[in-house]
Amino acid sequence: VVPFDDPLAIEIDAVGKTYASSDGAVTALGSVSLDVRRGEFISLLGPSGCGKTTLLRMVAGLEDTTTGHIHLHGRGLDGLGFVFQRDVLLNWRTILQNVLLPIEFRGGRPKQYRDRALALLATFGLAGFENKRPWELSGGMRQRAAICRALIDDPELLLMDEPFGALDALTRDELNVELQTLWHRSRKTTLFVTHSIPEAVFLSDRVVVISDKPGRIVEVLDIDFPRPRGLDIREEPAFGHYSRHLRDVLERHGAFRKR
Ligand SMILES: Nc1ncnc2c1ncn2[C@@H]1O[C@H](COP(=O)(O)OP(=O)(O)OP(=O)(O)O)[C@@H](O)[C@H]1O
Repeated sequence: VVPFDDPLAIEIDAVGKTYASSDGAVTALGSVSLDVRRGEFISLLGPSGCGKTTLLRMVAGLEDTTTGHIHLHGRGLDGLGFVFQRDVLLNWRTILQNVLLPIEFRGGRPKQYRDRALALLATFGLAGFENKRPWELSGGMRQRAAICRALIDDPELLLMDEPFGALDALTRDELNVELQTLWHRSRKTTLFVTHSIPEAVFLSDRVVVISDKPGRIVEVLDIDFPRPRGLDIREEPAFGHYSRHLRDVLERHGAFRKR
C-alpha cells in the first residue's frame, strides 16, 4: 500500500540497455534517469532508433535493464496499461472480447467488467461496435478499441508506444483530443512515445527529448498550457515557440541527418 501523497509514479535511475546482435553489442540506451510524477503526462520524443520503445518496454517489465533500475510506485506492474504502435487486436474476437482480454489474462471474470467495457467504448465513440470484429473497423477505431483495452483494468500507469503513428492526420488530431480529454478527467500517469513534435506539445506536461546513439536524454521541456486543451492552442505563439525549440534540440543532436 502506497501513501496517497506519494508524489512519484516511476523512478528511472541510470538505466541503460545493450543488445547482443550478430555484429556485436548494440547500446540502445546509454544512461537515462527520469522521475515521473503521479498524474503527469510525459512524451518521449526522439528520432527513429533512439531507444524510446526499449525504454517503454523496460518500464513495462517486458525487457530487462542492462544497467541501472526502474522502480514503479503504487501497484507496480499490476497497475499498468500498454498501447502498442499497432493495435494488436485479435481478429477472431469481437471488439468487446478484445477489450476484456486483460481481465481474462489475469484470471478475472470478464462478465463483471462488461459494463465498464461498454462505457469505455462509448466514451471513445464505439458504442454499437462491440460485437464487430476488428477487421470491420477503420484504423482509428481499432486504435480506440486498443486504448479501451489498456484502460479496462483501471491502470495507474498508461504506457503508449506511438499509438497514432499509423493514422491519417485528421484521425490523429481527433484521437489526440480524445486522449487529452480522457487524461484530463482521469489524470493517469502517462508515458507517451512519439516522433511528432506537435503531438508531444499538445498532449504533454513535459516533453523529454532523447537523442541516439546511444539514446540519452538531451532536454526536458515543461509545456505550460492550461487544461483542458483544444486543437486551437496550436495557433498560439507559445505553441510555435515550444515546437521550434524542440526542433532545434533535435537538430542539434543530429536527428534530421540523412541516414
Ligand atoms: N531485440 C533487439 N535486438 C537487437 N537490437 C535491438 C533490439 N531491439 C531494438 N534494438 C536496437 O536498439 C535501438 C533502439 O531501438 P528502439 O526500438 O527502442 O528505438 P525507437 O526509438 O523506439 O525507434 P522507433 O521510433 O523507430 O520505433 C535500435 O538501434 C534497434 O535496432
